[in-house]
Amino acid sequence: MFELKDIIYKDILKIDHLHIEDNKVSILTGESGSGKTTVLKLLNHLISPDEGTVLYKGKDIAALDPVQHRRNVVMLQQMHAIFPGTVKDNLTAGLRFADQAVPDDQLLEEALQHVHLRKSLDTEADGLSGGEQQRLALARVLLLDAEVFLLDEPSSALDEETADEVIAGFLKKVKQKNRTVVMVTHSKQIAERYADVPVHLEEYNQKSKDAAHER
Ligand SMILES: Nc1ncnc2c1ncn2[C@@H]1O[C@H](COP(=O)(O)OP(=O)(O)OP(=O)(O)O)[C@@H](O)[C@H]1O
Repeated sequence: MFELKDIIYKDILKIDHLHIEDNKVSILTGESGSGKTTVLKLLNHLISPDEGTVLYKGKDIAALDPVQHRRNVVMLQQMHAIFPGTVKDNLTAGLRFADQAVPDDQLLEEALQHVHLRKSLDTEADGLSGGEQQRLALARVLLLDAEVFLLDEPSSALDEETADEVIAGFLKKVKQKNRTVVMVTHSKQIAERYADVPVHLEEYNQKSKDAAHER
């Protein structure tokens, strides 16, 4: 799905080659500061490498329309945004940005069930806890008709048991549609249980190898 070739990005990444497979769940792990978020940003074309190429389905993403690319490749950032308004407003915000039709309430409620968020659509979103807001942001992404989901620590605000349920529910839905997931997590349990392809970034990133040598 993605191919990173001869990448250099600032003093952060030096990756000779990294292949992200399609229709698989790749889980990126590595020490804090090893460059995981930076890799997701490259895949989403939020940043461009100083050197090297990022290919998406064989095409250089530098040549693709960034807006269209971000509709195909959706990213849930670590600091996910919650919009003013209700749970429903938040669920439909992503669809409106992506120019996609808003489904009926039943489908919106199903998305909430997939991420184990037991709240009604008319609940005010700013009254939700941090962990509930994180699940709401995940449900919002799940509703999008994307080819790839890039998730940056999507369960960081959840306890271990809830994180497991939520990630399992999200991935079940995504796998039914044969989509590709690239997820960053600090949870060993999530990485071990759900990675089709574990990607330990330090094995690919020459910069973090250099940093480890210096310590
Ligand atoms: N735009 C930037 N300019 C300069 N340095 C940056 C920039 N973005 C990130 N960094 C630095 O690059 C390194 C890698 O950051 P990144 O966020 O990719 O790491 P990470 O592996 O996702 O970390 P964490 O697990 O803590 O979220 C860090 O040392 C960070 O401070």
